[in-house]
Amino acid sequence: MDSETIGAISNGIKDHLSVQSNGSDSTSLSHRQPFVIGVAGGTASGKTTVCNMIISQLRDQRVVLVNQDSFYRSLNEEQLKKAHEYNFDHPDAFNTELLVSCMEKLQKGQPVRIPSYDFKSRRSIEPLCLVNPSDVIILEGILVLHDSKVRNLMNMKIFVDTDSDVRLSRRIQRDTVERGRNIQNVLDQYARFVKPSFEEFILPSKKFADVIIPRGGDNDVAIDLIVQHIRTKLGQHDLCKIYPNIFVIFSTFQIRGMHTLVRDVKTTKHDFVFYADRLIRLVVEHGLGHLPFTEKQIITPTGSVYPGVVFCKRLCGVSVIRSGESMENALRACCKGIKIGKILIHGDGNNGRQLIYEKLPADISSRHVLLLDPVLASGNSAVKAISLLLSKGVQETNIIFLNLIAAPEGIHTVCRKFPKLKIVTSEIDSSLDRNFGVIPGMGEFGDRYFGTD
Ligand SMILES: Nc1ncnc2c1ncn2[C@@H]1O[C@H](COP(=O)(O)OP(=O)(O)O)[C@@H](O)[C@H]1O
Ligand SMILES: Nc1ccn([C@@H]2O[C@H](COP(=O)(O)O)[C@@H](O)[C@H]2O)c(=O)n1
Ligand SMILES: [Mg+2]
Repeated sequence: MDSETIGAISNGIKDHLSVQSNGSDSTSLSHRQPFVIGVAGGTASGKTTVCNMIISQLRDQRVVLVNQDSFYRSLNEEQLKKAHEYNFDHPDAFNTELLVSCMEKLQKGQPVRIPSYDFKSRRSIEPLCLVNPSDVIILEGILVLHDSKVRNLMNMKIFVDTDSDVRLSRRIQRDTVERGRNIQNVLDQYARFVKPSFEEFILPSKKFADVIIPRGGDNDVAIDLIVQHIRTKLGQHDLCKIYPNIFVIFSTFQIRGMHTLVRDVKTTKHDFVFYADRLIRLVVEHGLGHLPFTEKQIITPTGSVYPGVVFCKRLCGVSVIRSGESMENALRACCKGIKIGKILIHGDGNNGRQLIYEKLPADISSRHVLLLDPVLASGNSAVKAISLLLSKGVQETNIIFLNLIAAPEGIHTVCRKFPKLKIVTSEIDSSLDRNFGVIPGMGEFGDRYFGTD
């Protein structure tokens, strides 16, 4: 965990949002699946309010909200008579198996019928609510971060952190107005069940959150950041659906923080190189994950069998001069003694591209090739470079093209022409400008990296 970087990301927004890494950072996201966000927090912390704000700011049909409340178990006649003795804040109050199975169906792209819960009668009521699959699914509820089976469904976990006194006063107000309770009922239930369960089950689940939102719906800055993050995911989602050969490394606030630094026009050369190198290393590692492997069992010092794998050996790098050379060190650091060829292509914008220079391993046709260029803009240089590799006998399926940012135009151009290669990138940008520069982009990468700007 790079505490300096976390500091850099949250610096200036620390009153609004707390971002933490709990290991889900490095998880690779399959973009054929919906992006699932879990929103937990104590009662009346503002979970529903935050989710509604996110959805209304997205103004996007492709987001659906699933409420954990819908999965409350109905009370039977006996339990109803003693409802004030029932703990609605205990994990057992929910039908978690049903929740998980509904979420799994949604993740597979199937519509589901979800129960409706009536807080007044304390029962599930008809009709079941039809929920259609969507690009983003928000799952909200007091205990959605408690159970590991539920947590494991999520790509992003949020905890809404609101002061307990504020929550109690809002709960009294809400439950007397909307849930048919009187003040005494609310206070008794709060002292007997709500507060102890918050301390035993809900508060400990905060450690699983990737993002903690202090002050709930009052925290516009945090909600804006989350909405931007989801928008990025939705934008990428479309291209990833069209082209199954594009892979975007899982976006986390850690990665967004590095992108913020390398994209910032005010960032010094020293910092640009430092954070670009970190991003490059992530992209290279992710790209290597797409290489074939062979299985190999080994014995550990404890005498146990470990069912392992062996790295692919027949590979090489090819950098597109000059920016691509910035990626060579990361590749060398990951693959000891790797051969790296070079290609120099001339031509700007949408003009034709000319091959000026090439020096490639003689046996390149029998190797997997990691093609290195940090920015995929119009895709014209990439097409020229890939065509050269193919003319040397490299199999299209054996090419993995690695970049830091990719414009949709470049992705369309490369993926249409070469549907069998893979592109691995860390972010997909919005567009190209009139001069074929990537927007928002990061400027002229080579000049910023090598200090010639
Ligand atoms: N920032 C806020 N300021 C004032 N009232 C709020 C705020 N956020 C939520 N509320 C109110 O507090 C109550 C609980 O909020 P809600 O979003 O339903 O919380 P949760 O879903 O976490 O239980 C609701 O009546 C809501 O209108
Ligand atoms: N029949 C029920 C069911 C639940 N509760 C309370 O609802 C709270 C969860 O909903 P929030 O919107 O506040 O997150 C939970 O604390 C339960 O105590 C209830 O009172 N009656
Ligand atoms: Mg709620």
